[in-house]
Amino acid sequence: IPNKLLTLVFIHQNSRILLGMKKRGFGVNRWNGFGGKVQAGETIMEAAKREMLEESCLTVNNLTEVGRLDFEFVGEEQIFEVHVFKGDQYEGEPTETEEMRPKWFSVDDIPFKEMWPDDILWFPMLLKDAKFNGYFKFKGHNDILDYTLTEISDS
Ligand SMILES: CN1CCN(c2cc(NC3CC3)nc(N)n2)CC1
Repeated sequence: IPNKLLTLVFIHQNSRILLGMKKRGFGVNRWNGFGGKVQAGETIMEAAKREMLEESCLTVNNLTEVGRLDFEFVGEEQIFEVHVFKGDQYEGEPTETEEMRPKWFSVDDIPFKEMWPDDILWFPMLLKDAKFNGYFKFKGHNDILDYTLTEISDS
């Protein structure tokens, strides 16, 4: 069966990164980037920009894809295929929505204890502009049974 296509968007400006506290649904009560599902008829990039606007009221201009993370959940057939994007130019003001409460964090003080457990593993690659591919096998929402994570250097 086809992978579930999802997006994850971060705004990273010098030493600060914008995260959102998820207020409902999948990943509730965890800080994360912004994102959601890819709808029929839209590209993954279009979906990333749409979700960013819906969840934070920001229009991000210069998103680039920096990574792809695949997640398997023990006992579930469908793989989550998460496309990770980063940008540093936006229009609007970060605004709380029904989905997310936005907040700027210092890159030296990321709240990993309140994030998905995989994040601490790939965040260093996200922050240093490396491209990365990862695969994580989860048992429930808190335990990583095994994973692979590869940094891709263009050169
Ligand atoms: C729409 N979203 C956006 C991001 N997302 C995830 C997942 C994730 N780990 C997976 C075990 C769940 N880790 C981060 N940081 N984000 C899933 C769905």
